[in-house]
Amino acid sequence: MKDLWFFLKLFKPHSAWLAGGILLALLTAFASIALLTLSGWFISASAIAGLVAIDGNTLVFNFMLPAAQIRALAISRTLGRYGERVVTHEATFRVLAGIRSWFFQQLIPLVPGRLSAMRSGDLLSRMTADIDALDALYLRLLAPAVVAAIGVIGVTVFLAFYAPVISLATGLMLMIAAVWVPWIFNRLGRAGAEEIVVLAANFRIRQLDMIQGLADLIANRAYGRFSDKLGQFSDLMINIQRRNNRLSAISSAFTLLLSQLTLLMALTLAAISFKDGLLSGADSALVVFCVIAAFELVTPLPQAMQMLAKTQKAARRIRQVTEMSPAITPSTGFCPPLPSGEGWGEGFQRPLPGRYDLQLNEVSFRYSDQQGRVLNNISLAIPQGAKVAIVGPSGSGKTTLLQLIMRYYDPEQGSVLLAGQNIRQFDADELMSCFGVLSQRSQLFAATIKENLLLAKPDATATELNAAVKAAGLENFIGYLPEGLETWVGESGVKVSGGEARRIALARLYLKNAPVLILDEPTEGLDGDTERDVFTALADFARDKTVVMVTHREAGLGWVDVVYGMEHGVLCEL
Ligand SMILES: Nc1ncnc2c1ncn2[C@@H]1O[C@H](COP(=O)(O)OP(=O)(O)OP(=O)(O)O)[C@@H](O)[C@H]1O
Repeated sequence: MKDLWFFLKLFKPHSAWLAGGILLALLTAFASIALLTLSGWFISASAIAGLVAIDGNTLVFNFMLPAAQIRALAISRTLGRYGERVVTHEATFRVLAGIRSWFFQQLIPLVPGRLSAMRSGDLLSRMTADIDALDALYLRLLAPAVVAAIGVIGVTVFLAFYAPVISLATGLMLMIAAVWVPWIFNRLGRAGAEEIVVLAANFRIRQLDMIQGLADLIANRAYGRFSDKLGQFSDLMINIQRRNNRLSAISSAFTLLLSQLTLLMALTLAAISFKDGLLSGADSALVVFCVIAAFELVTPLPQAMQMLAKTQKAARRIRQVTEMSPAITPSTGFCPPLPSGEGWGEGFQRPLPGRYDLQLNEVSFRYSDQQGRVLNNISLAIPQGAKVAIVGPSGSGKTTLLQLIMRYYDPEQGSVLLAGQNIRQFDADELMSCFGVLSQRSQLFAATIKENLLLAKPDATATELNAAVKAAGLENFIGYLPEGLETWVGESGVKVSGGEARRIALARLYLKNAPVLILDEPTEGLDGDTERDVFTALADFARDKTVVMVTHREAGLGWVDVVYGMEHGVLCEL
């Protein structure tokens, strides 16, 4: 419940819409019950008046007023139902939109250190299906529960004016249907409802894996085996869903049984009251019809409570992500006062120094307590403008070192300095403005070439764009494309070759024009000619910049000042 309370607090900014929806649902429920009750009374009273007239007696019976009231209630019910749907859905969309932007805000400090450890399908599932599942919290749980609670009290009080015994018995049965039955079915359905959330998320992860790796699956003739497994998974989900649906059907049947028993009881008690002269004939019908209509209030509750477990599980899964602690501790900004007397103190961050000498002091790092050290006591000085290459076997910790320089993670021991100041003192986002990154997997987005370039500098002019394109050696390629820079690169850049994608990333690096270049195997996967071109372009571009490059390629070592070797997280100059 703690998780649901948490999300209910996020509903607060939309409370006017939410309250409006509940009010309309209440009015509709009231109109619906009143319509059936009044109609029952009206038909019976008219019949009785007719019988009295047949007997030759005179009776004054006003048909006009109840007929008009019935019309008014019927119109109110229809309009109320329409309004309720519009307002409750608007409220839900607003709440979900609010939760989505809150969720994105929570993700920002987790990128990239923490989120890189999560599977993208899992994260996607939490962002979409789990947040969507929260719509039930208001639509299927909160609103019907409030309407049922107020409605049951209202009906019981109303009935008490006509027949206190029937009112008491009906109130009791309604309470059983509104509280006890949903509670029982919540207990019975909890495991299945939770299971289906987890299975559906895993199913999505596997589907995404399959789509992304389709070419490899076909090449390894593993597609059939993979899709069979997915089929088995789907069968498992269908079985659990079938069990859940069966439980839903039983809960509906149970509520129906209760309503019929209550009706039988109300009929019997009304007949006795009529015989004893405590109720008129028409009022007996009124009471019985009111009892029939009242069960509409509680019918959705057992299924809603069965859904509660699903909603709770989804809420927990969302919070598991947002409760992750960031990989880096937020900058405290603590800084002793400067000799001039000026100081920042707690809560402030130092402005970037304007110089770009990098230094690592006895840096050690591990990804988690369960893992061994990936970097061991590394000390390295890279003066502004120096070009450094790091070589070493796979898994020796080269990429990790680059990530520590950019503060994706904080070292376990030691410190990383920029112009002599610990990088923890700078705002992490501002710090990133110092770095231009080119890696073996620079991401291209499903957008045009131009949009991919503008990512680095949204306000770049056409001249700047053309200069970057030219410097990255993309001029000919773009010249041949009918749509030029407006060409769509497809999802993850599938419509361009590896070399072209790397050049687009290179042009992005030019546009950002950061003072420190972090290059992580920038030519991996490229042919010899392209590799030479990329290195030549990089050497030219990086002339006055600080460069830290990881590479396996001999060709990349010609333009750097120092080459270091890395083995088992230990660095030595070669
Ligand atoms: N996010 C992570 N969580 C846990 N362990 C990780 C993570 N990233 C890397 N590692 C581990 O840290 C070690 C160093 O990885 P790193 O990527 O730094 O090596 P590398 O030298 O760059 O390798 P390569 O040349 O293959 O890219 C490896 O054993 C790797 O499995």
